[in-house]
Amino acid sequence: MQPYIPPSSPAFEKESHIGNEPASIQARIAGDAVVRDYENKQHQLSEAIDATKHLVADLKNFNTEEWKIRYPHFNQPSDTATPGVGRRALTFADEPSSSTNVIVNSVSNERRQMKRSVTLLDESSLTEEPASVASSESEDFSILQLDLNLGATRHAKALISNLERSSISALLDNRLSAALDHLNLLHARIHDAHSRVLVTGDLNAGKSTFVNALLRHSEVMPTDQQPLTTRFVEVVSARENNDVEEVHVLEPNVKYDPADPSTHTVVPLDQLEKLATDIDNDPSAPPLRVFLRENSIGSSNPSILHNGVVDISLIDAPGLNRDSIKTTANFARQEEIDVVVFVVSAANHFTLSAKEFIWQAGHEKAHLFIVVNRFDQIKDKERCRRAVMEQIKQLSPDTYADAKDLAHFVDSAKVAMGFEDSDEDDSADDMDAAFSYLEQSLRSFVLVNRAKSKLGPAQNYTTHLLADVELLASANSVVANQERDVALKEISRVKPELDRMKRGKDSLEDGLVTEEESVTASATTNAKQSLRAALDRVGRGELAEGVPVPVYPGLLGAWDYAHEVRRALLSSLDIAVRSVEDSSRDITTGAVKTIGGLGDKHLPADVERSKRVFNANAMFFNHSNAKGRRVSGRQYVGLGLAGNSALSNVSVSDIFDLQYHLFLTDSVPSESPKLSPLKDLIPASMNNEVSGIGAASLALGAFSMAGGKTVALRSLLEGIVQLSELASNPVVRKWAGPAFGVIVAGAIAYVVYELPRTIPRNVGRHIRAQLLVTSGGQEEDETPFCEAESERIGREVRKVMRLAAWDLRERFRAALEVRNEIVRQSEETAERATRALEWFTEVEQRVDLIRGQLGLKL
Ligand SMILES: Nc1nc2c(ncn2[C@@H]2O[C@H](COP(=O)(O)OP(=O)(O)OP(=O)(O)O)[C@@H](O)[C@H]2O)c(=O)[nH]1
Repeated sequence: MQPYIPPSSPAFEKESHIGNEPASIQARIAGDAVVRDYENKQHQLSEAIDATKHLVADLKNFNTEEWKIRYPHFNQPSDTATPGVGRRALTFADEPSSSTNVIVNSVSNERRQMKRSVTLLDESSLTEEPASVASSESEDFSILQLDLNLGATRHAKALISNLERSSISALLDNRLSAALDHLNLLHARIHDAHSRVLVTGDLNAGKSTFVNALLRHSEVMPTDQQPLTTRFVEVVSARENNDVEEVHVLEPNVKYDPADPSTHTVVPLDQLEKLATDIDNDPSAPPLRVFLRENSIGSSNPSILHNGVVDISLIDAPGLNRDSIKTTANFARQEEIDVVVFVVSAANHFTLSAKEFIWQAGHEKAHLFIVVNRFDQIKDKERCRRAVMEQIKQLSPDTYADAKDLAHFVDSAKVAMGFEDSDEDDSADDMDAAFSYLEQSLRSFVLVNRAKSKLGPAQNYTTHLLADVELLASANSVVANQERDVALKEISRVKPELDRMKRGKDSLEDGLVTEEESVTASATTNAKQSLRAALDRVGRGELAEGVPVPVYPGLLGAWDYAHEVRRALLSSLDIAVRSVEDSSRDITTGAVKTIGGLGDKHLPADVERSKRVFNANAMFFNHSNAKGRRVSGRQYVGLGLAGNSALSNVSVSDIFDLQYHLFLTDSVPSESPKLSPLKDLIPASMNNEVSGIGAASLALGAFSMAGGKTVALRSLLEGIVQLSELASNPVVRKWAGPAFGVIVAGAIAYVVYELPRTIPRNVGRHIRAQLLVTSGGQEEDETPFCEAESERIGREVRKVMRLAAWDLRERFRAALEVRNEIVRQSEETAERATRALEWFTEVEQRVDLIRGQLGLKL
């Protein structure tokens, strides 16, 4: 701080204003310290702003690329039984319905910087009050507050609630961009080397003279005994105008640019007096801008226009009167005005206008720099000083409190006049000590004020922004933590199940294939064996149980009888087929259950099982051929052999099988198909009507029967040959005729008598023989009946098995896929949440670090 020079100090009292080296040197040293201090703070703040910019930019990137940052609201917990200090219900704008109980911790340090954090509420420690303070301030965002600006801002929270997570994140992105822009602005502002000092005061108080004294010029600003200045005049260093001294007359409502002549009119410096004192001037017009060279100033004691850190411009204002108070107060309120210097005449003290101005301007600029001028004209200086100080105490307590630096009693005219004839080298030495002290104090005050006016807002904004970033990071850490926990829990729930399914996949596949193959093979084999046995029974003329035995109507009905027998035998085969189908159904039903068991073994418990109910009755059901064949509730397709015209047609050989007896010695049906290719043995013509050959066959057949049960025709013919040989014998020839007649008659009688028994055997044999080479279907098919049927049954069983297996496979595949996806997504979420958590923790650390840099006392 500047050294305090007590009012009684000789330096102050000294009438001579020329040089008091110790005081001016001390003031200068103090001023240098302020400059250094300012530079340090500026540097530190600049670094903190830079670091904050990086942090916000990183946060912005993180929000768009990695993690949609969520916007928290902190509400009073609904369960108010144990509210606890800082206990809040944390909800998020995009998901207002779900809330988490948290503790909002908020701790202010000695620099009144608030550190905020959000932690999950540990229900077990509810009895212990957390050592935190939760005010509404600690839960509210100041910079990153989302404002939808949809008119009714009071309801902004409700409106935000309806937005999607991505919309919130986009809104936040906008806020972060705006914050970055503002940080850039603040950064530029704290490095802005310009500072404006407004010199105002009563009419004729000596403002222009004081400005001249500061400028080390005797007559830059026009002075006179009477009120003179009618327009604001801003004096800046000519270095800002290529070292050219001139006046720029600014145009109202045009953005001034010194390099652009269209924005102002250039007037020579010697015209300044005329311009500044023109009584027609509009006091609200922009200030005249005067560029002044510092050629008359020694480098050892530069004017206030340039003091190494900031370039100060001095603004001489018109004297205050009723009309100009408002204009000047408005001018003083401008953000660019760092310091208001109020010049008061020592003789007049504070006039009403002065008091009114100070009241108005005092609100904006708490500290006023007060110059009591024309102090030389006061005889009783101490009395004057006391009176003025008393007034200052009333008008500006802040200034009074710091009066040693902010209230100065000087003689500006003498200082200003001192430059008139002096040469450069002596000017500094000739400075009045009090004025010199004033000057140093003013410099320091400008810097101190700049620290407040320029560094302060930057510090304040950055501090609040950091607190917001910290709150966001902390609330999002809670989310990330929860998301990670949920994801990890989900992984630990689903992963073992997934692994088990993966391990069991091959075994399930093997099981399904094996089951399908074995069941199909078993049904096929079973069918083949059963049908073969049934066919053999039919071959022997045996009917199946339950098939009524046709009644033999007598010789005349032999043909119909053969037909009935054929139908009965074919029905027996049909029954056999049905029985085989039934057993295949049973086998298949068992196998479908086995597949269900495989499902239970391999599918996770929560996977829905097949709702298909296996209906065994639907097997072997042919829609195109299903009309009206219903047996005991089942739709039988079977073969319908009895209705098959190719099989049910009776032939002569069904009654008298001449060929069979001609070529076979054994009436037992042979297994060998080559011996009984029926179609080779029976001429086509015999299939329909009884022809001549048919009649002959019938006779021969009858004859063959007469010779014994199983006498072959060949033996008979051989016998006939022997008989013809015997015929050469006259005795034989005599008896041959009657004997032959007897034999034939006997044979015929026998054959007729045996017909009810021989017809079933003949028919059965023929059916068997036919079905050993064809399938018995309507269309001619070379596949033997048993093979064709067992294959058909096998196919049907396989079809059912495939369907059941497909269903299970699909369920298994879908369940596996779902679990794979859950695990993949959960792993992704866990990884993302972990990264976010680390990132948010890092943000909190970075905020702490920057906060340290920001903790400046300005
Ligand atoms: N003795 C003495 N005279 C001074 C002092 N300061 C200013 N004067 C004289 O007072 C008169 C008015 O000074 P100005 O500087 O014109 O006053 P002002 O406040 O700028 O006047 P307006 O801008 O017209 O209101 C001039 O004649 C100055 O010489 C001072 O400290 N001591």
